[in-house]
Amino acid sequence: MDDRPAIAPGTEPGAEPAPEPAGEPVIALRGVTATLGSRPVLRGVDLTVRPGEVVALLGANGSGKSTAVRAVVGQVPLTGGELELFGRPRRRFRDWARVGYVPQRTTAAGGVPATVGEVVASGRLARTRFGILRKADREAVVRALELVGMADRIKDSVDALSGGQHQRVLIARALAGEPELLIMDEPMAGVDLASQEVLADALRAQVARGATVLVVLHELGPLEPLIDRAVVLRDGCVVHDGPPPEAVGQHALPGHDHVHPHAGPVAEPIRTGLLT
Ligand SMILES: Nc1ncnc2c1ncn2[C@@H]1O[C@H](COP(=O)(O)OP(=O)(O)OP(=O)(O)O)[C@@H](O)[C@H]1O
Repeated sequence: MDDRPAIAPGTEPGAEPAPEPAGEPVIALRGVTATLGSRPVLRGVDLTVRPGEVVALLGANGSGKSTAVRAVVGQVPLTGGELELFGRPRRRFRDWARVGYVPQRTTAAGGVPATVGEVVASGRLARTRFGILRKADREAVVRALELVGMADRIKDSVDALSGGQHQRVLIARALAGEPELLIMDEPMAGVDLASQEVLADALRAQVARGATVLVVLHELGPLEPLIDRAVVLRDGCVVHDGPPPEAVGQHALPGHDHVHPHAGPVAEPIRTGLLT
């Protein structure tokens, strides 16, 4: 067996390694493991997201997608492996103003009623000094609400919103801090079609300004044109890391649901309920 170290194309032994094409990773997971209860949910996940990339994290229910992004934002402790944010080990990372996070939507309502403006302003706090919102912060809140088409609802109670509008507000909260990295867990789940289009436009604007995005998705849907790369989890392991799966590729992926509309001879790639 040839046990010489592998040499990247274009490098000579002893030469400096070629610089990474797209800069230092914004997110880097290496061999990450995590356990919830007694269940190993992440079982050696490698995942790299580089500046300006839009990466979709896909996989069947229970494959560990939410756990992976919750690990990235510090809500799930690791049992092994390494996790870095902006080149720093996560446990030493403090610069949370650089990160916008949209958690998986829950149906649980309640708590103290807040206005749309208050909820979105809470996403700006990490950018403020001592939590005091200045004019620039208030303008950022309005801008974020404009991006999701909700600026006219700024004074309304969030209790008065539909599910899709509520989700738009949660995304505006993440955008209000003008984060370099946006992490979203199933932002389109349970969202009406009109809101999905608005959210896709909002995300397009973030990508255009150079934001890096990691988005957990059930299926690519309206975000598909924005996705650079897809990482597919199965039982807590990465089983695909590359181009977003298309019709043919889906067959090769575990969890493919085999629900197809009948396609014509020059049909578009089939997007089914991806990997559910
Ligand atoms: N607090 C917990 N204690 C024990 N097991 C948990 C806990 N939270 C989640 N799990 C289990 O961990 C596994 C992975 O869950 P996770 O939510 O990360 O999956 P997912 O890929 O995001 O799925 P979904 O699409 O359903 O959100 C599931 O089997 C889930 O039941």
